[in-house]
Amino acid sequence: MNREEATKKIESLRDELRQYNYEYHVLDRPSVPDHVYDQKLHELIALEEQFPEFVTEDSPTQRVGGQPLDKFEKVNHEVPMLSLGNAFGEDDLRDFDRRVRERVSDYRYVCELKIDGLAISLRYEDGRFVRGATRGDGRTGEDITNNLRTIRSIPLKINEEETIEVRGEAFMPKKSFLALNEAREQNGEELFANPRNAAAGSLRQLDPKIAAKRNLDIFVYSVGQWEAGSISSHSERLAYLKKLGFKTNPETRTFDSIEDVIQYTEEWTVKRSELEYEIDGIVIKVDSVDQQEELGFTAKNPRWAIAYKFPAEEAITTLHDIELSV
Ligand SMILES: CC(C)(CNC(=O)c1ccc(Oc2ccccc2)cc1)c1ccc2c(N)nc(N)nc2n1
Repeated sequence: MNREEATKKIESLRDELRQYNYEYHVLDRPSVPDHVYDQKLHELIALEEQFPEFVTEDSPTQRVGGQPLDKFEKVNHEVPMLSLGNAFGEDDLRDFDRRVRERVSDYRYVCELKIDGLAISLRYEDGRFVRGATRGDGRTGEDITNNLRTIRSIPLKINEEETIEVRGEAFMPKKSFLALNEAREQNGEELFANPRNAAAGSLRQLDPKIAAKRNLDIFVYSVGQWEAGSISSHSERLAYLKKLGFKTNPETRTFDSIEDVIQYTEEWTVKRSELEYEIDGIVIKVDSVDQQEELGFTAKNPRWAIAYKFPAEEAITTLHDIELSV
């Protein structure tokens, strides 16, 4: 095969593998069996070995790249990654709604499951993943790009040649957490206390080959810096992120009243054990960006968003026992 043919073949294999990876890890709906993916990947690996000058960092072969680091570089978040105020019950949610209603009218809420993982930022330049970082203290995080590249649901190339910074939650699915602790117990290693610690521990590994084995996943939920950004609501922003090829959470809903929001939190308080990942609450946001700007921020948190936190698990078990004993 000459260089001309090799370039074409490499490009078409990359597009094919990106599509297969997207179907499997983002849509959870593979269109080809694993052995087809593996065969095409090995074909691409062989071609890139034959023509190393054609290797690009967004190639599907570059997922587990990079040598182990001796430390993490610092990253400054131009747009800070803010934290949320908490609500611990329906009265707190009604208070939140009253504060919103004092400043805006004719508003609606978006409710998202609050994934119990690690907040991260993903930077893309001209549509290519160039840097990933932890939230850190909200203004300064750690550069964990090589580890994040190993997460298959993070696209190395998005569907628009945009320069955009996306935020989300990296997490370890419950099954992967149990399997990992099983293996660590067999090897006499210290166990992780919960999936959140296991995800954090995996992403703070200096060797990406270890992170690559931890079967981490991600849901994206917001945008930081964005050159082309001009979207009027949070729900539209989430739809756009999905269109770009990111994994967004399918349980997100929009409601017109805080009563509907309260019902949604009650549903998930009991339903969360059915999920393949842990959640520690529900995030509620005023949907309109204009209304978010009218509401602004307190010293610490946006006034237009709040995190409803579930009561501690054992509390649910105790209540359950009480109900059963009645
Ligand atoms: C709402 C926000 C706090 C993100 N938003 C921001 O971080 C943010 C940051 C600067 C903003 O505007 C500024 C720009 C420049 C300077 C100061 C503020 C606006 C929002 C947040 C935090 C945690 C979340 C979580 N765990 N799960 C979900 N599903 N959503 C979440 N959403």
